[in-house]
Amino acid sequence: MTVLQVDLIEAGYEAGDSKISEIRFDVQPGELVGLIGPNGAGKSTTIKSILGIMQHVKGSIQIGDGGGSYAYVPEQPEYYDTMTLWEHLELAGASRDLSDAELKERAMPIIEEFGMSDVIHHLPGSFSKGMRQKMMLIIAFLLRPPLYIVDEPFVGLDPRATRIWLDKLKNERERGAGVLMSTHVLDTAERICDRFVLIQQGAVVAHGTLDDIRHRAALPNGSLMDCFEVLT
Ligand SMILES: Nc1ncnc2c1ncn2[C@@H]1O[C@H](COP(=O)(O)OP(=O)(O)OP(=O)(O)O)[C@@H](O)[C@H]1O
Repeated sequence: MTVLQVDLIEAGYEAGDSKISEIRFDVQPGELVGLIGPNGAGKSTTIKSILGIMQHVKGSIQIGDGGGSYAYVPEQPEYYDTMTLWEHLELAGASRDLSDAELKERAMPIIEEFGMSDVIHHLPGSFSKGMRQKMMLIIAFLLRPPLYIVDEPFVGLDPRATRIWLDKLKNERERGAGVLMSTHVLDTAERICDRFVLIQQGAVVAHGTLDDIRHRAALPNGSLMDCFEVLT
């Protein structure tokens, strides 16, 4: 079963002014697909279209078998000012009908791993940017969804948090979850993604494995960065 099927004909912020066109790709169970492109290429617009929050979208998005759920990790953490970290997790757990026991059993090890045990009853307003980002990741992992959509994950996280994040993501992929990740950090993307969707000016310029992209760029041994430069 495909976890995400994207068939966007066009999408934009105003009627008649499309910012992306003909963006088509899929994510299979266990796969990590990188959505790559320069500033303004249309990565966020593509993600917003997938999330169903763009106003003007032509095309179709299929998540899982139709009723599929996902966890979205935004680039800018989104949270409630008056709720503690633990209250956020309670809310997320309630949205998936987790019992208190299940919530504790799932959440505690993740909180521990991300080094957030000491601030579990603190408000996110008192957190650093990276800590807020960790809170978003903890919520996502708590849900164990079939699909993760992660927007630019590498900017705020320190090396240790990045490693924990990648390890946990690997476990989730082994469980069968698919991941769509947008990023500018090409050397990390090159190491971890199974496939890439390279976009520029709202359109796909190359799509496939690193070898496919190298072939397209005519750089048989090129890095993703080299290929990216040639293709964009
Ligand atoms: N809220 C908005 N209203 C109108 N146009 C927008 C809006 N957000 C983005 N755009 C335009 O849509 C196009 C694609 O932008 P998008 O934010 O999808 O790029 P991106 O690839 O995510 O870039 P970045 O790497 O800088 O985050 C750009 O031309 C941008 O100016």
